[in-house]
Amino acid sequence: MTTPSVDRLPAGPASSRTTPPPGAAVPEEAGPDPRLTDGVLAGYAGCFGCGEESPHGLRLRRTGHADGVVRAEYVVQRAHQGAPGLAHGGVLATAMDEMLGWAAWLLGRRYVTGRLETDFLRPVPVGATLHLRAWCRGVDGRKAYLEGEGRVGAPDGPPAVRAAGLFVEVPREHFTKERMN
Ligand SMILES: CCCCCCCCCCCCCCCC(=O)SCCNC(=O)CCNC(=O)[C@H](O)C(C)(C)COP(=O)(O)OP(=O)(O)OC[C@H]1O[C@@H](n2cnc3c(N)ncnc32)[C@H](O)[C@@H]1OP(=O)(O)O
Repeated sequence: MTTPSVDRLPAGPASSRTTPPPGAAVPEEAGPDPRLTDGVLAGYAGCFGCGEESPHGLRLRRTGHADGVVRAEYVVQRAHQGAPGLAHGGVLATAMDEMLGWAAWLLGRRYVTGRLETDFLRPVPVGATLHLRAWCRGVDGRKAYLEGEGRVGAPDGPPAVRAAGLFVEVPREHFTKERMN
């Protein structure tokens, strides 16, 4: 069991559905296992969150992971606006979905988002860099409980977004079926 050595946020967005039950352990980080990603999902260029071939995608750039925490940067583009000059909330939620997903897959199993909860704490301007991080709070059977945050301008900048999510482990066929449809 690992305990990520990061400062935890005093209060997160987690509801009862995204809070691990008592006793849910955080497994050792084991992945991503290349046998699970098939070389297709890992670094998938068409991914809206991180792919380089997604024209208006977020293009999240991973900056590393250690002690169970995955980190990335995201520069808000004009195509991501909601109000003039400000990031759309759904785009910020997408960034958090991607981050929590990465943290889940680092556990060495295949996961999809079942539930995503987001707090929007301050507006994020176009051109700003959001410094993102995510970690696992516990695993209970097929269910993994993740949390994350995004800070404006610097890793210790003001928090702009927080998220909690429940991810569900799925078999390989989940993605094969999706690609063939
Ligand atoms: C450095 C790192 C490199 C990494 C390199 C790897 C590359 C890869 C990275 C990918 C990063 C992607 C980041 C984006 C991730 C997406 O955005 S994934 C796309 C969005 N999500 C989806 O499309 C999922 C759609 N939903 C489904 O397919 C199905 O509903 C699910 C989620 C698989 C669950 O269906 P199921 O398999 O039939 O399971 P089911 O029995 O319904 O539920 C299982 C358990 O979960 C619970 N559950 C299910 N849904 C919910 C819910 N919404 N709320 C609460 N509980 C729920 C159930 O209650 C049940 O609990 P128990 O009864 O076991 O206690």
